[in-house]
Amino acid sequence: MSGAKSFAGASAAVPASTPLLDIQDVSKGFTLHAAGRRVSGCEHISMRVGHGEFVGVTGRSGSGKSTILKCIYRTNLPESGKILYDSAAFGVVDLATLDERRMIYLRNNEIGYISQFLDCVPRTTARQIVRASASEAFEDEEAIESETTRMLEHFDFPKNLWDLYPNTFSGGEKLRLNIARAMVRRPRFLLLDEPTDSLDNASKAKVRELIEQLKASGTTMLGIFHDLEFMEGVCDREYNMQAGGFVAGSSVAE
Ligand SMILES: Nc1ncnc2c1ncn2[C@@H]1O[C@H](COP(=O)(O)OP(=O)(O)OP(=O)(O)O)[C@@H](O)[C@H]1O
Repeated sequence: MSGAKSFAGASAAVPASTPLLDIQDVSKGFTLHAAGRRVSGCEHISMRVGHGEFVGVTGRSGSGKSTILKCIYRTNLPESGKILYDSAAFGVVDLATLDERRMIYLRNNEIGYISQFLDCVPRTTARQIVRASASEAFEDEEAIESETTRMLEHFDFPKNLWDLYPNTFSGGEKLRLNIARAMVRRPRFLLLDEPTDSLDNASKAKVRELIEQLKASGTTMLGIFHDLEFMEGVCDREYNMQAGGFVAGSSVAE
């Protein structure tokens, strides 16, 4: 990508058969100090996701769907197991133990995370939010500016909202801004944490369209959707947390 930042010391390519993500027996629990007890987040999760695949994660509420996604993005630190990720910059790395500097590089350049919530600095306009994200991935000002504009236009973000603060935006507008912010870095691997939950059917259809576009462009995705029927035809396989394995779809990476 033009003007994109690169990481010194990028390492060798790996065979095409290597899955993009290979989660091996990952567990994560939480200690609730005030209550003096432990809560299980997710237990013994193993799954592989092939390059370009879209895997849907299902399971009852509290079964650990968000916990495993956060372990991959490393906002949760796994307690045991490995999360092998076939990165473009460093080859295969274990996200469970990767040093912070390279983890931040991967978040800025390779792995995106989209939820239904828009976390941002107060009094920052929609344009500034996307621009700040672009500046993590691109070096020259021209590329930052043009990619910001391109993404806001691409995701149909209404022009009259570009220079407003997002606190008054609708759920669909916030989500589109969230997606534009994540996508401006052109991640090769996207984690989707229930992004469509608060949306009406028209906005959901728009998200599905975006996901279809991303899939066609080769982006690998792992997503939690409560309404998996809605994702039918886009989702290649379904991993169910209670079953502890894939329950639908053909195996690409196994
Ligand atoms: N930061 C945390 N501190 C303490 N407990 C947590 C934390 N994050 C998750 N948990 C607990 O871990 C378990 C799994 O939570 P998680 O959010 O992963 O479930 P989920 O399958 O995504 O649920 P839902 O579909 O309702 O969003 C729950 O019992 C939850 O209370």
